[in-house]
Amino acid sequence: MSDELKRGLEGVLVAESDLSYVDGEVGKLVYRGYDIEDLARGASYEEVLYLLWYGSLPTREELDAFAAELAAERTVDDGVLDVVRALADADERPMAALRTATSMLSAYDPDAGDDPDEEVTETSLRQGRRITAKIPTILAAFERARQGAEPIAPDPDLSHAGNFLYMLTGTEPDAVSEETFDMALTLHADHGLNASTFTAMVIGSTMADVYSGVTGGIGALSGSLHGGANQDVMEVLYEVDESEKDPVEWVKDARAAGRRIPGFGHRVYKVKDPRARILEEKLRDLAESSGNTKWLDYTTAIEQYLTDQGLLEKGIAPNVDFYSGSVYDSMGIPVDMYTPIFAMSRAGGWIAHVVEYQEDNRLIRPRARYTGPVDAEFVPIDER
Ligand SMILES: CC(=O)SCCNC(=O)CCNC(=O)[C@H](O)C(C)(C)COP(=O)(O)OP(=O)(O)OC[C@H]1O[C@@H](n2cnc3c(N)ncnc32)[C@H](O)[C@@H]1OP(=O)(O)O
Ligand SMILES: O=C([O-])CC(=O)C(=O)O
Repeated sequence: MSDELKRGLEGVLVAESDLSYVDGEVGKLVYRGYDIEDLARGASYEEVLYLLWYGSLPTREELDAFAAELAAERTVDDGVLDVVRALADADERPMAALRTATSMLSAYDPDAGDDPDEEVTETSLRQGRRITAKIPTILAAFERARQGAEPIAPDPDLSHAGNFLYMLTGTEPDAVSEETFDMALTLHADHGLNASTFTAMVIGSTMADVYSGVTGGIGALSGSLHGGANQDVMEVLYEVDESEKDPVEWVKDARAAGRRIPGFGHRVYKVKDPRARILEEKLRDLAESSGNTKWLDYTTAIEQYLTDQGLLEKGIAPNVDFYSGSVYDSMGIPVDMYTPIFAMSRAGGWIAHVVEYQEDNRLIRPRARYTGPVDAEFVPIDER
């Protein structure tokens, strides 16, 4: 047994996976062999889900059947919606509200893992389909409850992306918004053993159900070092704007004050994240067509300054979170919904990893090097 300590589990291999591969040296990401560029531009989120869950890209018939199955699961029970309203009234943060509501979904699952003859993979995929279909409904209902509005019922004829935007706003999205949002979902669907996926896997490795794994994944994703960074980036952009400073002056001052710049740096990528490249291009298109280039100008100025300061040479480059917020902002989505949107997509990856791991399961249980005393003398409470 090795006693070498790997802080943050850096570089430690804990499993084999066919799901996604991240080459951090060249900035390449593939899902089951397919380059993220091709999937982002050519495949819908539903196709990507199918690929991750079932192992191959679907035929048209397979996709239609799968999309219909997902769409049929979108409705969320009133018991959960009541809690969603209560959470909105209590001013809960959206990621915490999503965590609570997702956990609660299992109470309304008509057959949550109680068939002893069903293979674990079947149970996990069935539950996974339900969770993935219902997360957008929960999030849209939460956002509307915050605005004092009633939830909008899902429309089974719309895509996963289009239906979410419809439930959020009450209007069917135009083709550009739907495609942009669908692309964002595809880009965020999976990414090796990132912290939230690993969290879901650890939970799955105890043979706990997928509701538990996804709930844990949401908790892990919410932090500012992980998915929470997309909101932080947008808040930085607002801060720059309010400061009325030039973005370069702002970032100089922030670095001088010892601040980390959210949306930069990654455990695996030592070059620009390929997803950031795609989102930057998308932001450029949106900015050019709307004529509002403010966020594009700020982000590119900050990126250029940090690059000139040698951050890139140290392997600290823009990650996916650096550009996603500006894209969502240009679609009018509130800033604290950005990380929940990440969760909406990543649920697919969490479920795929739990299912894959449970097929050849071994309990995940590492060790810590103990550094405390071993011979402390116990003193009863009244004598301390
Ligand atoms: C979807 C995602 O989860 S992508 C990541 C989203 N998170 C963020 O964008 C938050 C900002 N980034 C970070 O905090 C980090 O880069 C992380 C957490 C993503 C990766 O962290 P780690 O792999 O543990 O790297 P670590 O924190 O050890 O940093 C290594 C060095 O890079 C520096 N560094 C890392 N990120 C940044 C940053 N955003 N700005 C400035 N310096 C940075 C650190 O200060 C450290 O420098 P040092 O060695 O001189 O002390
Ligand atoms: O891989 C990681 O550590 C973080 C990340 O980019 C993701 O989860 O998408």
